[in-house]
This record gives sequence, structure tokens and C-alpha cells, in this order.
Amino acid sequence: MSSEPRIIKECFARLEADPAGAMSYFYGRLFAREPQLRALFPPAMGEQHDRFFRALTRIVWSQDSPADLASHLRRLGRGHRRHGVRREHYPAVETALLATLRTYAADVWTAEAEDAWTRAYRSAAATMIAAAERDAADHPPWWVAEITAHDRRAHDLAVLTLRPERPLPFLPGQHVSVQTARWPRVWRPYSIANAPRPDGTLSLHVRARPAGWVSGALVRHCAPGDTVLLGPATGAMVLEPGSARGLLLIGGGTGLAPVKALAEQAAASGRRLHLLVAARTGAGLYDLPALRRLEEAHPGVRVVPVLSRSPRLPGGLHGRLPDVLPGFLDDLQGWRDHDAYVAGPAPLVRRTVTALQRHGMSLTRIHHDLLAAEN
Ligand SMILES: NC(=O)C1=CN([C@@H]2O[C@H](COP(=O)(O)OP(=O)(O)OC[C@H]3O[C@@H](n4cnc5c(N)ncnc54)[C@H](OP(=O)(O)O)[C@@H]3O)[C@@H](O)[C@H]2O)C=CC1
Repeated sequence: MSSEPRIIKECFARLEADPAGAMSYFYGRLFAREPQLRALFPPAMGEQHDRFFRALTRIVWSQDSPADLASHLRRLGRGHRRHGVRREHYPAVETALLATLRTYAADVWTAEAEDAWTRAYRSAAATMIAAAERDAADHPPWWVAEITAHDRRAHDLAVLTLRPERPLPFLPGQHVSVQTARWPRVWRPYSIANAPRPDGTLSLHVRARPAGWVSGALVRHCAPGDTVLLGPATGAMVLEPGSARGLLLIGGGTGLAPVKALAEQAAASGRRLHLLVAARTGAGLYDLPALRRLEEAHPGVRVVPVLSRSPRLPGGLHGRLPDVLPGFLDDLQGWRDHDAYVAGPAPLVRRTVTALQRHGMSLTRIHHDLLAAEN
């Protein structure tokens, strides 16, 4: 490759010195020139600034890994469909982005830099547009789904059952973005908590975050009969096709959702699995009866509740999951040949991945979607 990636990074470093300023400038330019685009974005733009800057960062730093870059851009292009982004919107973004770079990277901005950025932007836009248009041939940009059950399991937690108006294809372990009527244009990702069902319904486990817009609306202000919008299923934390290896499935809090979906899928094909579900107290094990039913129905399934702040339950463990995991693994034959899937609070996922690695599990066998969730 040429010196272009170096020039692109050098200019971008000037934006990295003041991302908040650069993003305010960028969106200011964009909406001043194309006011009608404002309607595609949520009322509060703070998160959008962060999201766009993270996306740009990833694109800039992937300039010398074309395969990674292309797959990221394709995902991004498909994901933009639910926001109503179309081919004709891209030139306005190019103009605002170049204006921002010209201003923030003035000391290193040259004709060569302008050329490199223009080429990189147009190539990225072309990949995103092509992926979005291919996707449009097969899928709608979003699905309208009716809430058919709303089961409040705690003051801040609900399990929702949704029936999309048309089939929404997904693999266990993937997540969908959700938009509620209360907060137009605000999307939040939720893992699907079940393997595909004959009736096409999906379950979501939702904890209302303090001051959380979408989570609060889903837990406290939704009822059966209401509708939500769902984006397409995405995420790579899925079972390897054809693998029959044993599984170690680990879910903390509502991180149970994706590992429950994986457990349902794996149990149906007779795979041996251990599902460790972490909560502070027994009251936090909001889905234990359903997990016990899965265990009873499938001899290869073992459910292990892990309580960090109350005594252990029968067949369970007491302590913080990453701390008690090594002792648990020592008693589990052949675990190094298992595949591990971990979901839950980010610190729990990070500490659990480290504990698994230190104990001798290869990183290639450990799956989580922390990076995807953060991007
Ligand atoms: N695909 C995914 O990866 C998914 C991720 N999530 C994420 O999972 C989280 C679930 O939140 P919530 O239901 O409130 O979970 P909780 O805050 O109730 O925590 C669940 C368990 O994780 C433990 N835990 C938290 N931090 C640590 C740590 N640093 N080390 C060890 N154990 C820890 C808690 O124990 P203690 O507090 O005693 O340490 C508790 O046992 C959310 O952040 C959500 O975004 C949800 C769904 C899917």
C-alpha cells in the first residue's frame, strides 16, 4: 500500500486530540447545509457523536487491513438502513467530514491529504452502500413487532416476548436493536434469549438502567399489544457450525440472554454443556425455573448458579464468577477442549476471559461480543 494510510492517520490524530469539538463541528456543518438530515437522528446527539467518532476511528485504524475494514463497513452499511440512511446522503457527509479535517488538521492538511481522505471516504461509502442495497433485496430495514407477553420478574427487570410481523432470521447468540414508540430514533441492542421457535417469537431480557430511555420504556411503560421496531439480527457470538465440542456457557445478570439461546440450540442437538449463571443473590436468578426445565429435558445440560453475595444454592457455587471458575474447571473433565461463551457486565466478561486464559484455555475457544457491543 501507498503512504495513504499514514497520511490519513496523521490527519485523524488532530481530531483525536479533541473528539468532542470535532464532532460538534462536523454535525454543525452537516445540519447547516442539509437541515433535513437532522430528522434521521435522535433528539439528544451526545451518543451519536461518540458512535460516529468510534466508527471513524475504526475505519482509520483498519486502513492497512482491507479485509477487516471491508467486513466492518458492510456491517455498518447494513446497520445504517434502520436509520433511514440512503445513497444520496453520503456526499453531504463527505463534504462535512472534509471541512472538519481541513479545520482540525490544518497544520498537516495538504492536497495529498485531501486526495487520500477523499479516496478513502468514497471507497468506504461505496462498500457501505453496496452492502445496504444488497441487504435491501432480502430484508426490510426494520421489523414491526408486537409485544405478546411482558413478564415483570423484578422491579427493574422484564422478560418480553415479541412477535415480528414477518419472520426475522437470526442465530442464537445474536442481538437486535430495539426502538420504542416513546423514544423515536433511539435504538438499543438486546440479545435474543431463545433459539428460533416455530412461531417466530423472540424473548428479550431487559434490565431498566438508571435513567435508561429505552430500557426504562421497555420495562416500565410497555404492555402486551404495544409494538416496537427491531433492527436485523447481528453479532458473531454464535456456535461454530458442525462442532460437537462440549460447551461452557457463562452469563452474568441479563447476560444470561444470549447464552440461554445458545444453550437451547446446543441442547437440542445433544451437545454437552455447562451453563454458569451469575447473580448477586437468589432473587437475581430471574430465569432459573426455565433453566431448570431445560436441564431436566436434556441429560447433557447442567445449570450452575453462581451467587456472589449469598450462600450457594444446591449444585451451585458461592463467590464472584471469575474467582470461583478455576476451581470449577479443575473438577470438569476435558474442559480445555470445550468452547466457552461469556456474556454480562463488561468487567465480568473481561475478568472471566482472563481467568479462562490463565487457566489454560486457548483464546480461540473463548467467545464474547464485548468489542462488538462497544463499537
Ligand atoms: N451479549 C452480551 O454480552 C450481553 C451483555 N449484557 C450486559 O450484561 C450486563 C448485565 O447487567 P445486570 O443484569 O445489571 O448485571 P448485574 O449487575 O446484576 O451483575 C450480574 C453478575 O455479574 C457480577 N459482576 C459484575 N461485575 C463483576 C466483576 N467486575 N467481577 C466479577 N463479577 C462481576 C455480579 O456480581 P457482583 O456485583 O457481586 O460482582 C453479578 O453476580 C449489562 O451491562 C448488559 O449490557 C446483557 C445481555 C447480553
